[in-house]
Amino acid sequence: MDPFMDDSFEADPTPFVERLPTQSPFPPIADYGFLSDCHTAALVAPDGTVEWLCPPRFDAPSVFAAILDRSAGGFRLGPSSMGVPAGRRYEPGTNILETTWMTPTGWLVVRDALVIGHWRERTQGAATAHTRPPTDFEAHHVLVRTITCIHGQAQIELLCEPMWDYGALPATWERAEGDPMAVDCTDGGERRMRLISDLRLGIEGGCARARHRLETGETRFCALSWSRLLDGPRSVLEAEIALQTTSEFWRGWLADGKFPDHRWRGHLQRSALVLKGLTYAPTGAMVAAATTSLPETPGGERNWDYRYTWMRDATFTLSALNSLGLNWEADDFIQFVADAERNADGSLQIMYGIGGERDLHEQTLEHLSGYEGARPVRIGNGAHDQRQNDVYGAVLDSLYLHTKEYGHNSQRLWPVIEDQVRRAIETWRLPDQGIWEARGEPKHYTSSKLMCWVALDRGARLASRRGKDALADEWREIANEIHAEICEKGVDGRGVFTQHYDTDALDASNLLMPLVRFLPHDDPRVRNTVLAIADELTENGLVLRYKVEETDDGLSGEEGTFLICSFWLVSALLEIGERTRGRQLCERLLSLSSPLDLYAEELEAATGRHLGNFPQAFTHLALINAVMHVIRDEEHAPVSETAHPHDH
Ligand SMILES: OC[C@H]1O[C@H](O[C@H]2O[C@H](CO)[C@@H](O)[C@H](O)[C@H]2O)[C@H](O)[C@@H](O)[C@@H]1O
Repeated sequence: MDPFMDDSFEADPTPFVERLPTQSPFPPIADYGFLSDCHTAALVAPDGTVEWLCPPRFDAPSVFAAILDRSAGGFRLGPSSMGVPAGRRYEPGTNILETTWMTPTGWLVVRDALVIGHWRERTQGAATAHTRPPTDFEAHHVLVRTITCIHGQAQIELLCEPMWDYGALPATWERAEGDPMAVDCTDGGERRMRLISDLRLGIEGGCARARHRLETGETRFCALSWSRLLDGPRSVLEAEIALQTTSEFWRGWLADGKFPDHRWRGHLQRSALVLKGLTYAPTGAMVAAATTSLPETPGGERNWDYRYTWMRDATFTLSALNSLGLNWEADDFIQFVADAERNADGSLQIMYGIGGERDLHEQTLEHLSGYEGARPVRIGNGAHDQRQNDVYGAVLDSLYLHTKEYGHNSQRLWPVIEDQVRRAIETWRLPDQGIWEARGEPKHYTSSKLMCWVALDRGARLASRRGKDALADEWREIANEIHAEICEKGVDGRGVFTQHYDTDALDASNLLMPLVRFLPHDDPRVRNTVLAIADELTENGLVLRYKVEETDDGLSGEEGTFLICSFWLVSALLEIGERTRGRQLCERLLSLSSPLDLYAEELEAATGRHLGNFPQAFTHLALINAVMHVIRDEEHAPVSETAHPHDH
């Protein structure tokens, strides 16, 4: 029987709207909306359920994790007995989500945000201690939701069912003392959140619940607070002011950027808002994605925790934001790098916790089913103590870019620079796990050597800027040596750069060759490599990192096409003069975005289905670079002048 035609259905409260038996109970990854307060993030399913939230910071244990297991907690606000909204969008220029509902009796609009308000000294607890100077705005550690009936009338429901510690521990609710508008949720110990609402809240076991018939023009609100004072708005007016201030924060931030007047500006702005939303304001760190263990293969084992700061991901992010004129994040992250505790040999770890933590040991959460059964669900990340020699180049490139653009030549950073260059010198000849963090035997990955060349090249430029000419010459000489070895050992018989020195297999990380200016864009080896990847390392025109059957990555199963690689291909095609092909690929990739213009890490090439953690910084930063490549190319020679498919 169709549950929506069944009169008895309304009387049977369920925490989440049921889907038909043939459908997955999980929404498609691409259907989630992303909220952020630059401390933590939330994912909201189309039916209005918050299915992912880790307060107070990105890497904390979740209280809502229905995205990883249908019984691991969620928080729904929406019409009763209806699961599919009429439309969803972000309020332009913000990370505030607006969902519109057309029920049989009336129209509703729900607004959701993690509130960013004016700085308030009294609510900042130790858990959010700032090492970066606070700005005028700060997370208020509260999720605010409003619901308005704009036409007719409709029955609405609120169902808040947290589960502490990634779904392991049911919540206990109790009335907040002396406060008829609030109920408190505890873990039976110290942890506590408060739900405040002008709806009449009832407690049903682990679930706080409310129902109400909303009339035309009427708005109600609810707020879930985990701030130190457990405070939040107390009225619709206060809730709307909180949303207004949040909107001012996002719009003010975006207004500092320089966005071309172009039909793809919306994609650039959404990507910038995602990247900003993945930054952790107190320290300047950035997470690679908001989630853990959304699968890279349906039902597979390639499930990782991305709620940490990879040097590589973060430094690539900075250059993407920089190309849009957004620079504060680079300043903050560079100070995070300077603060980061280095290994005994002076090297930076390849990744850190967002508070600078070094030990990110990996565990599996056996009690969770995983998204559509994809197990294990992991927290922590075993790659944290791997040797990945590209990291020196990634860091040096972004320090060089920052110094070049802003003339900063910070005394504080010079020891970091020297140490990273020295480590690149000491390790560039050694095999490593590579940019893709392969879990097989270490190899002489070509792209790792390439990034060591970047470390020495940028190091030499930085030394020169400091007047250290002898050191610059010494580093330049080693850069030349690395360059020569790559050109000798990293190229196959047909003049294509290979994955590592002992194979002819292709690897998409070699698309970085033209992007980091290793060789001129018209060098035949660069051209051959870009075209070989475009023709041979693609599925339906979208790029794989590598072929799993040719690569010892220590894992089983397939993986989808990697979106960062597909966007890199756009940039690389434009670099080698394949203008039409690059532009068409970019257009196609943009058409594959989620309904809210977000991207996961991978796409299943046959279906366009998004896979992997979500939203993913790698994809959004590469989108910015690719789109900017296309726009600059169009400015340089208008599209109408491009007569042939291959314009080189
Ligand atoms: O392929 C196996 C590895 O997959 C993850 O790494 C990927 O994500 C990182 C964060 O975005 C990125 O820096 C890296 O280049 C990607 O390959 C996972 O984090 C690893 O633990 C895993 O070995």
